[in-house]
Amino acid sequence: MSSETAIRAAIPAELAGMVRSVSLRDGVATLVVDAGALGRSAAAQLQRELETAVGALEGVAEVRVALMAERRERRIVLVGSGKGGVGKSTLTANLAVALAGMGHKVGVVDADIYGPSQSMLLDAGGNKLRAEGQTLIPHQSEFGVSFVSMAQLIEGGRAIAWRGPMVGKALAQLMEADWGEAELLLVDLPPGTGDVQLTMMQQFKPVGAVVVSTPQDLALIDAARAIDLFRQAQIPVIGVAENMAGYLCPSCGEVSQPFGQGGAEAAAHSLGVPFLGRIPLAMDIRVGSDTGQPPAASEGAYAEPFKAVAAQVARFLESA
Ligand SMILES: Nc1ncnc2c1ncn2[C@@H]1O[C@H](COP(=O)(O)OP(=O)(O)OP(=O)(O)O)[C@@H](O)[C@H]1O
Repeated sequence: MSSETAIRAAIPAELAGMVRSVSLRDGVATLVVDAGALGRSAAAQLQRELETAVGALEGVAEVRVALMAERRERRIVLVGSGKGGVGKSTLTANLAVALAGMGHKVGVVDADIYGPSQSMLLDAGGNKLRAEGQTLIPHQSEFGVSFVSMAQLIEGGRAIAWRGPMVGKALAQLMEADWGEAELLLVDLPPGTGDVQLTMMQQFKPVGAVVVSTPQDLALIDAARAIDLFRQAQIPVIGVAENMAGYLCPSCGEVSQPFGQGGAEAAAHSLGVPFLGRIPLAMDIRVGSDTGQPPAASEGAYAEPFKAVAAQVARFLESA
C-alpha cells in the first residue's frame, strides 16, 4: 500500500468526503480539507480528529491539516421600526422560523440593546452566552434557527446606556459569531434611528430592510422616518409589515380594530414601498411569544400571516 493510500485508509469514512488531497513527505503528512460548510468549532474538531487518525500511522511524525474555509457570503436583512413595542422582535423571530421552514439557513442577531428579547421568543429564555475565545457561539433553537443576543452580553438583563464605540464593538461580536451554515442573518434592531442603526449601515452591508408598524398614525409617522433612514443609507426597503392589525374576540367572534385599520398598507403605498402583509393582534401570538413557541413554527391559524410575510421576503432575496 502506498503511503498516501494508507493515509486515506486511516481517515474515518464520515470525514473522507471533505479531504481534498493527501501527501506524505519526510514523515510530514499534509491533508488539504474543505471545511467551507463548517463553523469554526466544528472545523477545529475535524482538524483534531484528522490529526489523531493520521498521526497514529507508522512513518508519520507530523500531521498538517490545511483547512480551506471559504468565507461564506451571508446576507443580512434588517428588521426595524420607528417606534418601540410594535412587534418588531416578534416578527423577526417568526420570520426567521418561517424562512427556516422554507429551507433557508437562518440566524437571528438580536441587536436590540434596550430590550433584547430573542432568547425568550425563540427559546423561553435562560440560555447562557457561549464563546470560544472572542467568538460567540450562537444558540441553536429547536426551530432550526440559531441566534445570538445582546441579552447574552448584558449581565442579568440590566438596561444599558451604551454609546457609539461600545455599540459598534458589541454589534461586531454578534455579527461575527460562529454562524456555521447560516446564509441569512435577520437583525432585530432597536426601535428608532440610533447608534445601532448607524453602525449597522456603516460596517455591514445589509441587502434589505423590513419595517414593522402598527396601523395607527403615530407609529406610521415613525415608520416613515425609519424608511427614510434606510433609503438615505441606500438599503433597499423590502417592505412594510403591519402588526396588531385586527383583533378577533375569542368570546364573541367580532373583529375590532384597536389600532385602526389599513394604515400601514396605505402608508406603504404612499411611500412607494411594498406592503408585506398583516399580522392580527391575537392572544395566541402574545402567549406563544412569551413561552418560546413562535406561532410560525406551528400549523395553527397564526402561522399563516407570518409565512405570507416570509414568502415575500424570500421573493425579494431571490431577486436581490
Ligand atoms: N400580533 C400580536 N398579537 C399579540 N401580541 C403581540 C403581537 N405582536 C407583538 N405582541 C406582543 O407585544 C409586545 C411587544 O412586542 P415586541 O417585543 O415584538 O415589540 P418590539 O417592537 O420588538 O418592542 P421593543 O421596542 O421592545 O423592541 C410583546 O409582549 C409581544 O408578545
